[in-house]
Parts: sequence; structure tokens; C-alpha cells
Amino acid sequence: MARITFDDVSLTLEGRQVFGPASLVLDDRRVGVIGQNGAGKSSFLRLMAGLIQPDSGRVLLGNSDVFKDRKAALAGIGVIFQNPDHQILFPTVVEEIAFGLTQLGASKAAAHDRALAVLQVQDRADWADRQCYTLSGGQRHYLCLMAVLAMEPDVILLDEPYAGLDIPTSARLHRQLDSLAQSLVMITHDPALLADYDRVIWIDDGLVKADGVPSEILPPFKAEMERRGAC
Ligand SMILES: Nc1ncnc2c1ncn2[C@@H]1O[C@H](COP(=O)(O)OP(=O)(O)OP(=O)(O)O)[C@@H](O)[C@H]1O
Repeated sequence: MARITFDDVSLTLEGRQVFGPASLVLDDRRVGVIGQNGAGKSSFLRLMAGLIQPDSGRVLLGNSDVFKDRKAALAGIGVIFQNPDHQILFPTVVEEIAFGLTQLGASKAAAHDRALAVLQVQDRADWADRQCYTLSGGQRHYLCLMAVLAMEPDVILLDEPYAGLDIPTSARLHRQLDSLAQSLVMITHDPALLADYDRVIWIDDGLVKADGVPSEILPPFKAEMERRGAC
């Protein structure tokens, strides 16, 4: 199982500490991240993916610093953002999937072939030459998932992957994610999705407020959210 270490990590944005200081080790197969809007969950995920530099401390995937060693981070960690439109860069589906593979060092031809193979396995071979903008929001989400799966990372980070998806699409995506061998770290506002996770981390005001198994963390979280909602 992949191991991500936060070693006394802090992040300040525009003069405000939005995350940390926090030290923790993530080596569980299914980790949920919960917290209110603005609590720092996305910042936590971005730090984990090496997309932003902490002001202090470091984040390691195995022994590699994810911010400094981008190659190791790209190979080991896949990210699916809340809004697929922030992620999709290329006109066609096959190009979008192939891009990540070229980033990992594959030749253009090999990446193209591998992207076609992934589409085939996912029963979406007919999407290869489709223009990404002609896909629906749910289909674009699915494309992002396929692009990440093609890269075979050890860990997949998901920022509210079901936001904006209809019930059948989210159920399908949920089944897909559930069946993956990789470690997942998922931010969600829906605690029910985390009931059978191995671990839940509650982020509050940039700090780890609670960290444990779902049965320990979710009931007090729900009670606290209801209490804050009632104020
Ligand atoms: N680029 C930025 N510059 C300044 N402040 C930022 C920036 N990005 C985020 N923040 C602030 O950092 C804090 C944490 O934001 P973050 O997006 O990590 O929260 P979140 O828990 O993911 O929220 P949500 O549930 O609303 O997505 C917020 O107060 C936000 O305003």
C-alpha cells in the first residue's frame, strides 16, 4: 500500500494559515476527508499531490518529496478534481488520456495505443475521437477517471467526485472506484459514502480535528454539523 507522510506541514495563502501544522501518515486503502466549506480539505489534497508547496514541512510519497520530485508524484499519485473542466486540456478523448502517459515518458505512439486500449477495456472505444466538449459533465468526469487509471498510480485523490452527477452516473462511478485496487483518498460532503472506509480525517479550520475509523469520526462530525447549522 502506498504511504504518504505529512511531516509538520503548514500552508499559508495570502497571509492566512489555511492548513496545518499537521503530521500524519496515510497508508490505508480507503481514506475519507470531511469538513465544512473552506476548512482546508482541497488544500490538504493539493499538498498531497505536490501541486502546491508547503510553507514549512514536507509531504512524501514513500521517500520522495511530492513537490520537489514531480516525476515520482505524477507516476504515483492521480488526482480527479471536482470540476473536470479544470482538468481536461486536449480536444479529443484519446489525446486527453494519452497526454498523462507522455508525461510519464511514453512515446506519442505508445501513449496513443495505450489510451485506445484503456478506452477498449472501459467499453468506451467509440469515444476515442470524440471532442471532449461534446461529452456531458458526468462523461467528462468519467474521462478524467480513465485518464488517471491509464497512468496506473498507486494512489488516487478525489475531490468530491460525485458533485453534480446524476444518481445512475454517480452509482456507476462509485462502483468503479470501489473496485479499484489502488489506495483512494476522497473528499466528500456526504458522510454516508465513507461508512465502509478504513479511515476518516476531519479537517476543521485547517487542522486535523479528528482522525480514526468511520464509526468513531462520523457520528460526532454529523452532530457537530447539525449543531453549527442550528446556530
Ligand atoms: N488561492 C487561494 N488564495 C487564498 N486563499 C485561498 C486560496 N485557495 C483557498 N484559499 C482559502 O483557503 C481556505 C481553505 O480552502 P479549501 O479550498 O482548501 O477548503 P475546502 O475545505 O476544500 O472547502 P470546500 O468544501 O468549500 O471545497 C479557504 O478559507 C479559502 O478561502
